[in-house]
Amino acid sequence: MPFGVVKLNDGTEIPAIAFGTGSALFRKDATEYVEQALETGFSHIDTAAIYGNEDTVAKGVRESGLNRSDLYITTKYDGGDIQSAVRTSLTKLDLKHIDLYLIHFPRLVEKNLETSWQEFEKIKEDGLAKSIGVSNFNLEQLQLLVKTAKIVPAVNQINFHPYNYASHKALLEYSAKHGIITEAYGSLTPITKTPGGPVDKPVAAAAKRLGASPVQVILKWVQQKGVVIVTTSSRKEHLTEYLAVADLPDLTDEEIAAIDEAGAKGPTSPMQKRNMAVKAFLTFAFLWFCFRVTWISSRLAVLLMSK
Ligand SMILES: NC(=O)c1ccc[n+]([C@@H]2O[C@H](COP(=O)([O-])OP(=O)(O)OC[C@H]3O[C@@H](n4cnc5c(N)ncnc54)[C@H](O)[C@@H]3O)[C@@H](O)[C@H]2O)c1
Ligand SMILES: OCCc1c[nH]c2ccccc12
Repeated sequence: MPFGVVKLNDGTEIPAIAFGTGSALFRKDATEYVEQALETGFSHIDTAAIYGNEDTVAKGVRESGLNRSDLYITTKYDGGDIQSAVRTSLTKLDLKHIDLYLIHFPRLVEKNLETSWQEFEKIKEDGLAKSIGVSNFNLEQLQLLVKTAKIVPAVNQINFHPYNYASHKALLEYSAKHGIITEAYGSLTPITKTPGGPVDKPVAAAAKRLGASPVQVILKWVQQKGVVIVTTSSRKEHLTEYLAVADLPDLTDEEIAAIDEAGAKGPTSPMQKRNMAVKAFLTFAFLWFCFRVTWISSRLAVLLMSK
């Protein structure tokens, strides 16, 4: 089963999973990785002007042989004159239109948020981008933008995973109320950056029930939050693993609640991990000491009794 699409507030549809070119592919030739992602079944590519690879993203797309209508390309504004920036991205991407154009960071527009967004609205009205949105906007920044926007952003792309879900709840609720779809990068943080935390246990339990991997359970959790996944890998087997999430049965309400609850506790810090290791060592040493004392006493008792 292919990954589905999510409807945006402007009537267009966005593929529910994207292949990102911003991490290991930053300022690198993305050609073969984009081609591999498209070959494996991704149809949505996420890039940005600052990633310095829009031209090789285009090369990968060309070499895939896919039709433009079967592809969804997101790129991001990273500063400078907005109309020039979108045209530069279109040239590098070798496209007539971008599917989704995002403001990469709020700081890029905070001095003139209202007029910057008007420039984005013009980009959509001129057909240079089908959809427009933002990235890394917090609740306050999004509220400020929506207050004066003629076109409500279609998307907010944020760092989103079980360990920051609780702190993002108000932002997610506000976004849902305004039909703003959340996109998640960094979803695999509990596995890649902060393993060994409270989320591991409920994720492993769900993975066991489903015969899935922990990576797949976390991506399923993201999907069931109604959030579009932006992930990446240079390895084909990872890409296949990500896409197979579409075939997994849903996590139960209880499994989701258990991940939410564990996530709200936050990841285990290196200091907490060290303390846990010291505690485990001391417990082991104490038990070993007790065992030796008991053993020596029993040997002595046997010796004394045999005399
Ligand atoms: N808008 C933004 O500010 C912003 C910021 C960061 C990333 N992004 C976008 O999101 C994309 C994905 O970002 P991400 O790297 O945070 O995604 P992610 O959290 O999904 O992590 C992907 C990484 O997980 C690794 N991985 C997969 N399976 C693994 C396993 N079993 N064990 C260990 N590691 C495993 C992959 O090799 C890959 O490096 C980027 O390429 C970029 O396009 C956007
Ligand atoms: O999308 C943000 C991710 C990212 C990867 N490399 C960068 C360099 C500068 C700014 C952002 C990024």
